[in-house]
Amino acid sequence: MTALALRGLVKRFDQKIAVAGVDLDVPTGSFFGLLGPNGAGKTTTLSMTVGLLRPDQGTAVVLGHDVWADPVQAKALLGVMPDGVRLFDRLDGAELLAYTGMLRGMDRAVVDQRAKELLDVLALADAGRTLVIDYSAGMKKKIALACALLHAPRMLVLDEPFEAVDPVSGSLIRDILQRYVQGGGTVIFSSHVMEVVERLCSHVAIMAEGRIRTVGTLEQVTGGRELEEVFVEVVGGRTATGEELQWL
Ligand SMILES: Nc1ncnc2c1ncn2[C@@H]1O[C@H](COP(=O)(O)OP(=O)(O)OP(=O)(O)O)[C@@H](O)[C@H]1O
Repeated sequence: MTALALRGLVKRFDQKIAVAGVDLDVPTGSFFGLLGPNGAGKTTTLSMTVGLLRPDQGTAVVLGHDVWADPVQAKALLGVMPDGVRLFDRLDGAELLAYTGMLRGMDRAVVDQRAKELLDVLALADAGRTLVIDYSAGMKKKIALACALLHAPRMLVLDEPFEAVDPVSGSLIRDILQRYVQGGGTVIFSSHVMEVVERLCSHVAIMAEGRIRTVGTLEQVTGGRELEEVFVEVVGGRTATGEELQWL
């Protein structure tokens, strides 16, 4: 069964075509890595997938629910960590989780219990009453992940979850996500970190210039080669040698 089906997604910003017709099937229970160079259209695609950015054309269907035609049902199934982590950041961690739980219509006692566990597991309990706006970049990622997990969604959509997190937090997040997938959840995330994608993902897609260039299981895409090698080949590689900046 397909957890997420994207069909013909298109997004233009003035003259710029950011996403030029994306079709993608994310199987239920897969750990799916979305790769691509800067500006490839990953964030734009994921934003349309979760109902944050309206597509010019195309559809996104989460576990049978169209994100734009049936947003309440679809969003109840989704946990989202958006790009740039837009949070209500004048709250401390526990308050933000309590607020997120209220927005999700959750029982207060359940929220309190889960919030405590999430803050402990993600090593945010020590931050105490510190407002989220005063968190470090990595701490913001972690509290955003906690918010995405709070209602135990069936599918997680994460934009660069490993960016700015330290190695200890990174391995913690990997473990949490791996356990989530083992328990039947589905994850799609964008990343620039090839080692993480190689280690975690069952499936990968490589985007460039608004299109999916290659997609499949990790084995299908790499054919036993290094993912980085395949990535450079698929997206066209580098043209500058680094020797151009003679004045430097
Ligand atoms: N709000 C916007 N207004 C205008 N152009 C935009 C907007 N958002 C994205 N773009 C453009 O769309 C293209 C795709 O951007 P997007 O952020 O989706 O790429 P990305 O693959 O997530 O890149 P990165 O890896 O750098 O995060 C880029 O050319 C970008 O400049």
